[in-house]
Order: sequence, then C-alpha cells, then structure tokens
Amino acid sequence: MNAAPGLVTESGQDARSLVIRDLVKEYRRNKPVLRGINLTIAGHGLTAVIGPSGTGKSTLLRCINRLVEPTSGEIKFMGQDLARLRGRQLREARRRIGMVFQEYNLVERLTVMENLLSGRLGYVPVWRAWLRKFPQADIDRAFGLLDAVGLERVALRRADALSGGQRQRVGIARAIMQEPDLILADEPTSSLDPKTSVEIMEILSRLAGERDIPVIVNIHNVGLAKRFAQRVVGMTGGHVVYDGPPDGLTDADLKAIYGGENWLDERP
Ligand SMILES: Nc1ncnc2c1ncn2[C@@H]1O[C@H](COP(=O)(O)OP(=O)(O)OP(=O)(O)O)[C@@H](O)[C@H]1O
Repeated sequence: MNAAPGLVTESGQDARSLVIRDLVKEYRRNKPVLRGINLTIAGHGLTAVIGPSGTGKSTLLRCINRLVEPTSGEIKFMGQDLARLRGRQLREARRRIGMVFQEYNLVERLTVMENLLSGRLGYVPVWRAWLRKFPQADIDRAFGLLDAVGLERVALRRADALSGGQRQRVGIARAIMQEPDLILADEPTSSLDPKTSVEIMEILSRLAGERDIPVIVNIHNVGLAKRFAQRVVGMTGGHVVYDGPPDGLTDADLKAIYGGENWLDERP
C-alpha cells in the first residue's frame, strides 16, 4: 500500500480506487457464486451493493478482505493485488480495511472503549495489547470517535449492555480506529429498526466522507441505498447487472436485479 492519497492516475482512477477484474469465486468446484465480476470503485464516496439473497454480495466483500479466498481474478487496491497477497503483506493489507458486520462482531464482555482499542491491535506491540496498555494517543482518539458517534457516555459500559444501534456505532468507530483506507460494511442495518438504520448510514457516510475513503455497503434496503450512496451496484446470479448513480436506477433495473415485478406495485 504505497500510493499517496488524493493522487489521480492517468487512467482517471484515484489512489484509493478498487479495481476488480474477472473475479470468480467457487465454493464448490464448477459452481461459481461470483461469475466474473468487473468493477472499478472510486476511491471515495459510498457504493451500495444491492441484490437478492444468495447472489454473492457477502462473498464479494469477503473476497476483497480475503475472509474468503477468490478462485480467480484480480482485486487491485493501492498498488497491490489483494487476491494474491500472502503472509505479512496480507496481514498489513487487512489492517487497512475496516469491516463493519451485520451482527456487530463486538467482544461482548469487554467495554466499549476496549472494543474500540481492539481496532488498534494490528498497530500496537503484542505485550501492550496483552497488558491492555494502549498508548494515550489511541485512548484519546477512541474518546474522540465515541464522541463522533454519540457514545461518549457509554465508553466504560460492557458491549453486551448496549442496544443494537449502539453496538453498530461501536462497530463503525472500531473500524475507523484502524485508520482504514477502505471500509466494507456487510448488511450493517439489517438487524436495526428503520430510524436507527438511517442514523447508522448517516454516521457511516459522514465518517468515511470526513476521511475521504471509499465505503462499500451491502444493503437490502433499496431506499437507503438510493439515499446514501453516490453509486449503486446491482447484482444478480453472481453478475453485476447495474452499475451507476442511484437516480439512474429504474424499475426495469430493479426487475433485472430482483426478478419478477409484482413486488414493485404499490398497494391502493
Ligand atoms: N462458506 C460457504 N461455503 C459454501 N457456500 C457458501 C459459503 N458462503 C456462501 N455460500 C453460498 O454462496 C452463495 C452466495 O452467498 P452470499 O452470502 O455471498 O450471498 P448474499 O448475496 O450476500 O446473500 P444475503 O443477501 O442473503 O446475505 C449462496 O448460495 C450461499 O449459500
């Protein structure tokens, strides 16, 4: 990861663009889930990935951070092919990719502050992490982030005492603590009520916008995708069938993505 942020290359991509070429994933031989994905995602702004259940949205995100091994293809990011990294290079690349999960993935018995500081684990020496002796600068940053997500009052509360919306705020703050170059969010609002979902999307897009880093969000709620994303990618059957601005997404596109059409009809 050696390109300077903000640089625009001759091809028009900026330094944090993510370029995916011919990405294929087969969990079982000859049964591809991703069937040759080609995408260039700009190095800033929020991209929403929509599509029916089982179409491969989570698999796509997990190939990018290598929680899942791609079968073939390239995932170029900041001068490296993430699909081919091994060992230390892979660990370092992963450290720069913040992940936000549907089920939050917090350590329930630890405090909010400790969960946030765990976002720094890739950066502090093992002995410090073991003794939970984090640098004061990290603690100050964590308090700043808790303030930014409206959780300053619960810093010392255990994660298992929080509501779903509060947990997801911790999840986002923890991802930002990593100082990521990219954030991937897999269904971050699926377990939340509609109002809290909007608040979470606002926080995600605001914090990523302030840092000028790209965010890719898998989301089932098309309304939220259109409201918060600068770009929508529609997938179906392991292919990308829509790639464009939210206001370009027509009913015909939605039918191509989700199939059928009756579900689009409004009731009288
Ligand atoms: N670890 C795995 N092993 C085998 N098959 C898997 C694995 N993970 C996902 N799959 C299969 O890959 C396909 C795509 O799953 P994926 O979770 O990527 O879809 P999705 O679009 O994110 O769905 P949802 O919106 O329901 O989360 C599904 O058929 C799923 O059963």
